[in-house]
Amino acid sequence: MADAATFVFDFDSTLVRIETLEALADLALAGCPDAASIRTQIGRLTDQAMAGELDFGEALRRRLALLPLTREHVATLAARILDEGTPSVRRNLAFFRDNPGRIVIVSGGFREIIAPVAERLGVSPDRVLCNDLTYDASGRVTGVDGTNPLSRAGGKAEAIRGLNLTGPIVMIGDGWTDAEVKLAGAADRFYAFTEVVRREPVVAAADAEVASMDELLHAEGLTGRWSYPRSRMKILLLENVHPAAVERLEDAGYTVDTVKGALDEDELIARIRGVHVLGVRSKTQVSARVLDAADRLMAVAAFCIGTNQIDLAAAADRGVAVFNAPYSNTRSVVELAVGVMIALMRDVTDKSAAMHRGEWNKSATGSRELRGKTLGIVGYGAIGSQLSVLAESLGMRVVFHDLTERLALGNARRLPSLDVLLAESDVVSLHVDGRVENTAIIGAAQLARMKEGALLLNLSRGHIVDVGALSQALGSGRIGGAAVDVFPEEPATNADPFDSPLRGLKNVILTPHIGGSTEEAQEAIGEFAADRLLAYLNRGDTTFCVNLPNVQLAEVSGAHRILHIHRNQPGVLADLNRALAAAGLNILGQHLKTDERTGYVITDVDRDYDPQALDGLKTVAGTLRFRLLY
Ligand SMILES: NC(=O)C1=CN([C@@H]2O[C@H](COP(=O)(O)OP(=O)(O)OC[C@H]3O[C@@H](n4cnc5c(N)ncnc54)[C@H](O)[C@@H]3O)[C@@H](O)[C@H]2O)C=CC1
Ligand SMILES: O=C(O)C(=O)COP(=O)(O)O
Repeated sequence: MADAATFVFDFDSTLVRIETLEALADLALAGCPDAASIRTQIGRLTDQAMAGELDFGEALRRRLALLPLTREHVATLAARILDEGTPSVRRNLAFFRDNPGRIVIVSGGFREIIAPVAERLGVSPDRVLCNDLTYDASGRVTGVDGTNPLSRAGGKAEAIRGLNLTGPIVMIGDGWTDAEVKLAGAADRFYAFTEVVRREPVVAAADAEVASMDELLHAEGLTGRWSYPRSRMKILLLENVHPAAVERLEDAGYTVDTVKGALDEDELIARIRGVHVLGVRSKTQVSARVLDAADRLMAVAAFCIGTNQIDLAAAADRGVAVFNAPYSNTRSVVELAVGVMIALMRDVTDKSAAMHRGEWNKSATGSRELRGKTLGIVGYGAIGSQLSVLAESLGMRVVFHDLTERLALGNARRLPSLDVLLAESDVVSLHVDGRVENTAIIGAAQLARMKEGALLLNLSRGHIVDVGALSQALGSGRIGGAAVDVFPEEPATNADPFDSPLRGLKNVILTPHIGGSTEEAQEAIGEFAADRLLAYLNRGDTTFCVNLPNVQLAEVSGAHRILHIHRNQPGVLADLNRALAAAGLNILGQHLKTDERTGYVITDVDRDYDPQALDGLKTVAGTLRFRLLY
């Protein structure tokens, strides 16, 4: 049988996320007046050596000569080096411990610092190739042992050859001296390791770039901490999603791309290939055509409340899970509704605009208090019901109409129909969702049923109201004023123009879809939606998923998890379990949840199985998507 490969790891910026010499410089230069300039010189020498522009031995000597470094400084760094492990190395300790005979560490760094890490990784001392510091009698560092090949240029290749390894040699590192190992013929493959630092010349000289240990293990066909390297999973976030989301997803190891504005269908189709997760807000239409162009898509997150911009059924039919953030901007919308209601009652915006033109028009005519007026809320969901509470606390009478049974809060009264509500209300506020059936539910006929001079608020979706009819009703004075935050056609970015028949009308407040646009709401949405995505990607949890059955799941531990999304048709679970049995898999736990369209089966199995046996599961009739997680 062919010998297994030996993995030769560089140390600085590979196994640990620091450059040892720079950390030692920080210790040695603490309190030194020239510290900044010495540090700059050392940093420059390190970069030059790593980029292959300066002889390694020469750079090392020059850097050590610049530092008042002592045995104590070295001991201090050695004592805390275990805290500096590179994140993906730390989560893949099992790989090192399971392969003690296949790991070598080679470094221009120093034995005292590397030894504790080697011990933690289970690498024996004779497989740690590095420099030995020399000290004078007072304990000050004088240099390194010059007989060691690692103190010289090209030393890594020479030191590795000295081990007389058999079988393929795989070199992994971030620096030019690591690339040189392969160039000198001492390694069969070289991976540029870029989790900590990415150097272009090194990447260019490599057989492949790996941004984490997970990617390395995946590339070498080995089992790592995760079933798939997260850094290879691409998340595309559109429409200026809050940085809190980007941070959370990147911290979890995923690769995130962002786009400031919305994309139209063709632009999105051009961008969607290779994307595993898409994040949008209210503007980007995720149509069946977009979903067809997506070759890797597992999930879509609406970083907002509404999901009418996403073809939920088409996504479910492709096994793509869709999430939203159902409550994070509720309060922001409600506060804006209260604000515009008061502003309309007092004609604040027109009066303010007149003042800016230099006109003083103090008058009470047509100005009214909210107190005692009737607010009619259409759609008594999260937003409508919260508005109900605030409006009552302001002294309004609240009536509402909803298609489904909703608990009336406070003294709010449920009305049997939209028409009854329209006839009773001084202010009508729309808070229905954007389903297609709600198109133009407020048109000329409904506006005609409203009280003379009543106010209309639309902070839900633009297509709910026939804006042509509204502009006529406002123009004739039949409707006393309106506040509109959402429009049938909205510009994709702030740079695009806006037009509407409602422009220029008296006592009409137009806002650019900012109901949910507060700093608090955007941050909360970013965190919430990112957490939902992570729960789905990392453990298969579909809590709050809007188009697949919701299953709440704990972290996978001590098992492998098989996630199977299928069309809801008879016999799928039986077929799946037959296939699991045929594959010799031992089931540790299983959940099944279905809705009328789709089924979701989660099966935790013993880790001890032949991975090829899983192929049979993908052929179970009705399978939409199959994923393995650990
Ligand atoms: N302007 C903005 O920036 C924002 C707008 N929104 C919009 O507000 C909508 C409502 O949000 P939530 O209250 O959180 O949603 P929700 O789903 O909790 O409530 C919607 C309610 O409307 C009811 N409904 C639907 N169609 C109806 C109809 N024709 N007649 C009567 N009731 C009907 C539903 O039964 C439900 O109770 C979102 O779907 C979204 O489109 C949400 C956040 C921000
Ligand atoms: O949450 C919603 O549904 C909204 O309408 C807010 O949309 P936005 O995130 O501002 O595009």
